[in-house]
Amino acid sequence: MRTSIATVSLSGSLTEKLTAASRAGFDGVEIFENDLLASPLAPEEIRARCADLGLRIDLYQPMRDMEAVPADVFASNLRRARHKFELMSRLGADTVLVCSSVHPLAVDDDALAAGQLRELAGLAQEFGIRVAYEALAWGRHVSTYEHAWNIVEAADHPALGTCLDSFHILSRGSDPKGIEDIPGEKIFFLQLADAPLLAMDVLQWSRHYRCFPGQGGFDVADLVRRVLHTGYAGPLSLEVFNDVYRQAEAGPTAVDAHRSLLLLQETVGVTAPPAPVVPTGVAFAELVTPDAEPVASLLGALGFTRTARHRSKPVDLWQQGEARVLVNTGPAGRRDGTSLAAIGLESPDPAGAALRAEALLAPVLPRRRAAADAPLDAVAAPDGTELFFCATDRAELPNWRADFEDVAHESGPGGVRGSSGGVRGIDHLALAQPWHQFDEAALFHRSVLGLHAQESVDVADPYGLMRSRAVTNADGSVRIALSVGAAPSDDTVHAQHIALATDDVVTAARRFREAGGRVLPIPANYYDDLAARFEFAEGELEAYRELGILYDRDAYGEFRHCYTRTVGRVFFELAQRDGGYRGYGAQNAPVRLAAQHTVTGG
Ligand SMILES: O=C(O)c1ccc(O)c(O)c1
Ligand SMILES: [Mg+2]
Repeated sequence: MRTSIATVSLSGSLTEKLTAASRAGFDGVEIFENDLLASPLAPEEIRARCADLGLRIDLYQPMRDMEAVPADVFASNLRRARHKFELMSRLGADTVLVCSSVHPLAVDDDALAAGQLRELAGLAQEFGIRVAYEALAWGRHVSTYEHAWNIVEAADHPALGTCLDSFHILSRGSDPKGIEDIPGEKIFFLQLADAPLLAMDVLQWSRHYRCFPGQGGFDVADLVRRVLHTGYAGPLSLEVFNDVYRQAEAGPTAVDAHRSLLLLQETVGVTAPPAPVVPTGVAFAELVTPDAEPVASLLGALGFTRTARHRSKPVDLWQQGEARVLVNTGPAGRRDGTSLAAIGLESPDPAGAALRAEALLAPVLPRRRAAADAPLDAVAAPDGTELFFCATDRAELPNWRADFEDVAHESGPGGVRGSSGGVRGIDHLALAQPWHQFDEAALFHRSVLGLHAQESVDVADPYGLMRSRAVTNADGSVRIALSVGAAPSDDTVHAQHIALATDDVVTAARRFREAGGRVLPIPANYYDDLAARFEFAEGELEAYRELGILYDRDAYGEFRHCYTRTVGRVFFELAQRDGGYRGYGAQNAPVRLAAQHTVTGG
């Protein structure tokens, strides 16, 4: 289907918005009146620019307070409409949106509304223009799509139809089933937006919190299925008023937006892109650092062994159990300090995973970095993290491990694969997102990788608020915790971490300490609170208190975890997950964040 986006959904000048929409692959735009008024370009120039960019102007909007008004007001409305229709002719736009009146003099009189809309449509017809009448959820007398359609039906004019907007319909809790009773050819336009489920004034909700389909709590796909059932053949058009997207760069927002429509079309069954190839495990986490020493000593204390070195690059492989950490001292680390730059994901079909990623607009990275390297399929996540699709030790496929040469090392108890620090593998990876890319990141991991997104949780930080949302595969062997801070400058909120899975966090923490590691100290008040909330076995709480171990419990099981100090942007967590615990210790995160502020900020 054709895809379109309202210029109000993107940041910048009209020209920037149009360029971003075109680059992201949209077929058309809704020109929002304010964007045109503020543009130095003449309507003819905008028309030409759109044509050059391969964009159709699918809609001009909005026209307000048109109908159900006293005769003198309506007369001046018609005068205003004539001006706008002339403008639309210059633009080459053939459909105008009229949203239901909020005029203080508007009356609750459907016959009057229908009569005036018929007259307006008659005028529009002279210009070859169609009028699409939309019920605003906060319209003075018309606030539901059924009501707007009844008026359109009564007006009975070929140049008058209705515009459906998923936000207005779903925010009011209207049943979208009734959409199927509207003839498809009378649905002149379809605007799509999702929104988080919030209990607030619907106008404020609409103007500030709309998001792209799949990023909120509405069942937009169900609504679209019903609209398609009517035979509607117009574009799927995004109209998202959102405070974050107003500020964020238009280019990435437009890509995020288009990705949401690609996923939506797949969900409703009108397209069949390459299926997602869900990752089955974490092959490695790669740190880049200007100085390997602090990272090496931390990994050593955690019980990791440096087992191999990359054949052509300054990259070491550190291993313990199934946990593999690459330490890269190449150019990227010198630029950014120590950070988590890449994740290797075990993939049943790396090439298929890359095809899926490409179809969903993920930037595909070059397969081969150096002549001798194994050609690996990789893409960049919105925050720039490189995701490698790996087939570790599968003979028929390129193997990242083959780029590494074993180095002499002392194997701990159980050999290289043994876990001298009690670490079994990687429990999860936590990635701090840029403040404006949180919703985009969740949609990216869901649509590109086929991961499931859990509920978003809010976590108090001493100097702000952190939001966190995990994306996982079905068996929990891939867990990525995405977080975002409210304060863009907050370093603790921006830290990333690697959580290491252990079956016995008390022993692992003790070994770490004995090996010279320093656990993040946790205040005594926290343990007094734990004692009040839970009953522990003899000596258990004392061990947690001594070792800085935090405790949580959910309906499924228990979680015990502690943290290392931070190197650059990165720290480690030792995590013991028992009995099917599903969370990430969010309950403890405020205490952890405060403790990290204390350590870094004094
Ligand atoms: O918030 C508004 O005023 C507004 C305007 C036009 C629309 O299509 C809409 O859904 C909302
Ligand atoms: Mg709308």
